[in-house]
Amino acid sequence: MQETLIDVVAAAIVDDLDHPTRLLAARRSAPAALAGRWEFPGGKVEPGEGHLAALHRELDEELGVTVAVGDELPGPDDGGWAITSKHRMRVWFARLQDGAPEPLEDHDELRWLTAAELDDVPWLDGDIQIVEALAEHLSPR
Ligand SMILES: Nc1nc2c([nH]c(=O)n2[C@H]2C[C@H](O)[C@@H](COP(=O)(O)OP(=O)(O)OP(=O)(O)O)O2)c(=O)[nH]1
Repeated sequence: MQETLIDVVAAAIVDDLDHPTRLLAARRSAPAALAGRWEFPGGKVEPGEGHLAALHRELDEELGVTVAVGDELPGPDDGGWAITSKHRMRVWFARLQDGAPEPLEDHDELRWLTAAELDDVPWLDGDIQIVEALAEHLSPR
């Protein structure tokens, strides 16, 4: 029997929505099994919550920022990305609107990566396919 997948939302925060050249990656600090791996800031959608409302809430909690949300980066799994056997993640481009991002919760380091630097960090396994798709959207500087 197929169990329902848990909905996760995340942001590909870029320096510019029209001409992105850098992506903000976040290093997880917890849980232990995921600590040290890099990901897109975001998290689980709460019951009754809209996807974009969840995205704004997670970015406020995790990074202390508000963002302007751009296009979605559609994936092959019902429009999202099967990041684990239990989670499906939807990803939107976003740019910072208010606040300077800090690793307030769940992360211990943030890094802006150019297209050439995307492979410099150990992404979570499920994110590798997303990073590959994203690389095509980042322009060389
Ligand atoms: N946020 C996020 N989670 C990801 C990514 N890639 C990936 O495999 N995951 C996994 C890790 C977790 O198993 C799950 C999302 O959980 P989370 O821990 O970020 O969600 P949350 O902030 O709502 O966490 P919690 O307080 O409910 O534990 O998806 C990613 O790029 N961003």
